[in-house]
Amino acid sequence: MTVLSVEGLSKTFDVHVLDDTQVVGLDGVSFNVREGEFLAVVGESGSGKSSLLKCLYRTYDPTDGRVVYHGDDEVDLATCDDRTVMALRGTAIGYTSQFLNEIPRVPAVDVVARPLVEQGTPAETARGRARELLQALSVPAELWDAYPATFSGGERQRVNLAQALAPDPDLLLLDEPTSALDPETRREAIDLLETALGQGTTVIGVFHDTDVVAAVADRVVVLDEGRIQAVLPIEEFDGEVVR
Ligand SMILES: Nc1ncnc2c1ncn2[C@@H]1O[C@H](COP(=O)(O)OP(=O)(O)OP(=O)(O)O)[C@@H](O)[C@H]1O
Repeated sequence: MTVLSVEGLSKTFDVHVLDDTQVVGLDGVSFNVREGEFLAVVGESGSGKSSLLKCLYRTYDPTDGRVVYHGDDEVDLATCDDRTVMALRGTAIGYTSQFLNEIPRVPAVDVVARPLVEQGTPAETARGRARELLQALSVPAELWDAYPATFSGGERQRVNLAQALAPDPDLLLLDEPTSALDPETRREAIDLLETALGQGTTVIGVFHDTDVVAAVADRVVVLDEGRIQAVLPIEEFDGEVVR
């Protein structure tokens, strides 16, 4: 079953500081994603990987094209109203970048539990799930009740990934979520992603590391200057365009 159909997606930026010069982020990008599939997005720096994920999550308003999400109802994420976008975020569609969104004076366990609590899960149940994820990503237990503001880059990234996984979204958009992790914790992150995939989560992810792409991806979308250069099964991907 197709979860997401991306059709002719384009994003042009008006850069005011450059006398309103137009910068092309994406140009006519089309692909489909199947339920339970892991699609990796690769390409050189500036090829449009982050812009693509931000358009799919509607952090950016696409300039043109359709992003049809086949959930309970069919929704065009490129044009639907903000209320529909907000309703889909969390339970249906999750997003995480490589940087943790700081929430001042909120302990790590509550940062991870927050999306669940916002959906109505009782706080203690949500914290239980948060602790499981923090444990699985080897965040030291003594940090669970501390504030992430003082954490290392890798610790923060693990809190970030745990937060994205906590609500078990149907579609997970990941923008370099493992860039600061050492090989061991990266392996743990891959294990958690594989568990999520096994439970039917669909993932679209940008990864810096070829080993992560090779370990988890089913197919690879190769972007070049905002356009799709190729969509390949993982067996045919040689890893060369991962920056
Ligand atoms: N908010 C923005 N305003 C103006 N231009 C932007 C904006 N976001 C992205 N761009 C431009 O769009 C193009 C694609 O950028 P994008 O960040 O999507 O690339 P990327 O493949 O994710 O790069 P990297 O691997 O370096 O993170 C670049 O030319 C970039 O300068």
